[in-house]
Amino acid sequence: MSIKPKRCAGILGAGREILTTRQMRAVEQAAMDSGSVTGLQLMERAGATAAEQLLIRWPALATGAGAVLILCGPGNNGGDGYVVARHLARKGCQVRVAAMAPPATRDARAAAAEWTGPVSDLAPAGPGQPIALCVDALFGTGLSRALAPEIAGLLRAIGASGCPIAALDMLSGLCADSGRVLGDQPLPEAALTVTFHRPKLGHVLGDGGTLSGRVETCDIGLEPWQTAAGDSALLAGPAPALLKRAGHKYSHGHALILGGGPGKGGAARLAARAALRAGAGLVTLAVPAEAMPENAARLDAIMLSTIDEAASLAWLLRDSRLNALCLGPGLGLARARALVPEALRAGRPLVLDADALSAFADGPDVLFAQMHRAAILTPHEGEFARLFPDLGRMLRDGRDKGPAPSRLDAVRMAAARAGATVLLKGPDTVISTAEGQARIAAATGAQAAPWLATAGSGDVLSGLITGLLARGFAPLDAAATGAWLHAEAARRFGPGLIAEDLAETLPQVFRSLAD
Ligand SMILES: NC(=O)C1=CN([C@@H]2O[C@H](COP(=O)(O)OP(=O)(O)OC[C@H]3O[C@@H](n4cnc5c(N)ncnc54)[C@H](O)[C@@H]3O)[C@@H](O)[C@H]2O)[C@@H](O)CC1
Ligand SMILES: Nc1ncnc2c1ncn2[C@@H]1O[C@H](COP(=O)(O)OP(=O)(O)O)[C@@H](O)[C@H]1O
Ligand SMILES: [K+]
Repeated sequence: MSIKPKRCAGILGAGREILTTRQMRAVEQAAMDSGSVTGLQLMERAGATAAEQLLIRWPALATGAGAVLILCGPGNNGGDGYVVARHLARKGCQVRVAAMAPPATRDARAAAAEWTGPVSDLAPAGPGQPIALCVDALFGTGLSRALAPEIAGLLRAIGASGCPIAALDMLSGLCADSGRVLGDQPLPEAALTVTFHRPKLGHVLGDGGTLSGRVETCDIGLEPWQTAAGDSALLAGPAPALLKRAGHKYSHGHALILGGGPGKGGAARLAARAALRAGAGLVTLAVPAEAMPENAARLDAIMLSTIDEAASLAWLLRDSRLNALCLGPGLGLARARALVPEALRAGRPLVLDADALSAFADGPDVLFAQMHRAAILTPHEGEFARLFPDLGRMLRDGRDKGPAPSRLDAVRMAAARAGATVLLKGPDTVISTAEGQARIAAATGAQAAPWLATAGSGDVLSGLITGLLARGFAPLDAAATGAWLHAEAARRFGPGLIAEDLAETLPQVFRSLAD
């Protein structure tokens, strides 16, 4: 079968699906079972496209200026390494191959047999043998336990020498399903990870988000068999519905943000402004009477209303045009305990964040018993561990063997328990409905947005999601699109970002979507 030119496209590759190792194996197996392609042909495509990517990123290698050291493991990841070695050598690169063990699979043996150059034992490069690039082909999706200390030590020494590391499929030592480093040996950061067909969860979750470096997802001809993966988590991204179509302000919804007492209003104002910038037709901030003067002095387009107690919220909610609520930012714990049950009783789409979650940390089941499917909980890691202590522990412990439990596993279990959509914040924001439909908003690798780690940015996220709920987005779409918008605004604004800048950067993001 002829090998067609490969397409590689950043982390997104051909689609937004992000796969588990089991799904990836199912796709490969379906392809091989069809008789259209063999495992060895897939390995050839993977190695050839990876070699192309390496030369795109490090073109000087082809002049033979510096050596490429390829570390090969015993499995098919090592097999890919031998294919890369052959292709790079053919392009004029100085290639050295070091194997940690002989190839142990049929395909890896066949690929190794095609490499006619020498193969040395695994050992750090000695003095006088400068290495321009290290290709890590030790382990990929088959990693099942922690790296031996000497292997992790070798990778660290290579990283510390300043030599870039390019990982084939996964940086060795990372669990491809959770992105967690198995065991307790630190790993160096890869400059580039070349993966095949679709990104894996381990490229964006946990440590993998940082350690994978830039992720290039390359086509190896498996598209016809993608359906064998079944339902997948999707990477969050821009949604066509973000752009406003014709209509009056009420056709874009009316968001109600519940705020707290005097001197504590900043968080709710940030959320309210974000809801308005996200495109809600109207936004009302409802605060206790004593907080009215402070808020009136600081708001223009956002309307103000007084809500002192649950009864006044019930009264306000007689207006059915108030179609999305946000409770939590700056709300205060006592006010949250009083207002959250009333808000949930209304059955309308709503976001519960910050104080609305902490207020129920002692008895989360009481909260879950009142939940409905249009509710979204947006905890950060601390709030998550208070609401779901066992899942918090699961994420802290249990990374000795693969697949290690992931943030996605945890958020799926949390959403099922809560009976609502749950969004767990972080550079790798993970979102699941109660039924397990999942999205990941990755602000990692080439999509990193580290300036989001700033006070109040979580309040802005709550507001964005509420604004999208008001516009009629379904809870999962509102949460995923809101998280993407949040990170995209941060990426556009860049260094120096503070929470106030996020909503003000949204017009730029929307304009770029319209272009
Ligand atoms: N299956 C296929 O058709 C394709 C697979 N490809 C490559 O194959 C890789 C998966 O190959 P494999 O399933 O063979 O798995 P790996 O090559 O990732 O490694 C599996 C081997 O390593 C051993 N092992 C696991 N953890 C270890 C540890 N900590 N220390 C020592 N040994 C350990 C396992 O017992 C097994 O022998 C992918 O990541 C990808 O690079 C690509 O060639 C594309 C096609
Ligand atoms: N390093 C990071 N990279 C990307 N996003 C981040 C990072 N750190 C925090 N965030 C995002 O910033 C927001 C912080 O929210 P939160 O912890 O609730 O803060 P606050 O309570 O101060 O608003 C979340 O949306 C989180 O996903
Ligand atoms: K690897």
